[in-house]
Amino acid sequence: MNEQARIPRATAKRLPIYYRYLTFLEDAGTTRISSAELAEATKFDAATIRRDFSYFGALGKRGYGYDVKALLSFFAKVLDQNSLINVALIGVGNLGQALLNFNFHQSSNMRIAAAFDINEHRGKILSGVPIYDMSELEEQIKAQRINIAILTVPQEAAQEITDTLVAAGVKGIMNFTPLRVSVPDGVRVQNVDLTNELQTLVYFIQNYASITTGK
Ligand SMILES: NC(=O)c1ccc[n+]([C@@H]2O[C@H](COP(=O)([O-])OP(=O)(O)OC[C@H]3O[C@@H](n4cnc5c(N)ncnc54)[C@H](O)[C@@H]3O)[C@@H](O)[C@H]2O)c1
Repeated sequence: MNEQARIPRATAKRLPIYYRYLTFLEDAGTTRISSAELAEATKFDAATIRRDFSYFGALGKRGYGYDVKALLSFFAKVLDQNSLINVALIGVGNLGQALLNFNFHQSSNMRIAAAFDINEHRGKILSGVPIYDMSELEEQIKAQRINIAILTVPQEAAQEITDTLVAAGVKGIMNFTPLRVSVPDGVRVQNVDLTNELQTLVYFIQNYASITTGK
């Protein structure tokens, strides 16, 4: 079954947020929720949520809302939340160490399972994650069946490392470096630029102040 192929990308991106919130609800013993309550918690508007959920079939009932357990088990299937996804991190510097500290494990099914560098951290364990020498990259990626990597190296090293990752079988790269790396078809790169994000926020605050404040 491959539901994700039929779900629009924007909806798919919201799924982990729905999933996280529904997990909180289930832990708190809540059995059902309305789209308005979900909207309040997730900050997506209720119409968006209803449309998103409509892609998953008629799960909501008028006057009843959504069954938390049913939604969760459906999302778990789509997100494959039940299995842990191992991710590699390349570059254990300032940003890399911050991500290692955070890891993703508590709030999702992903975790950094292996990190790589050429610096003095090689051979150590930081935040519970073993740091390997770059010479072990290919072997570890294959052995741990890792197909997603986070790139936090200086931009000069980014393309060469990307090529090595792709050769080792990596299919997705979260790229924090400013370089727009080239990858072959079938490999996806997600560029993350915090400056951009902040700039977008500044733009919205300056241009849509009345909307965001509601005044
Ligand atoms: N996208 C963002 O929002 C954002 C924010 C901060 C930093 N960055 C970028 O992230 C990257 C890392 O930033 P930082 O501040 O952590 O830098 P840093 O210098 O602290 O860390 C870089 C790490 O990469 C390692 N490294 C260097 N060459 C390597 C190679 N060939 N193979 C493996 N490891 C290698 C270094 O030993 C070091 O540990 C930079 O490209 C920076 O521009 C992006």
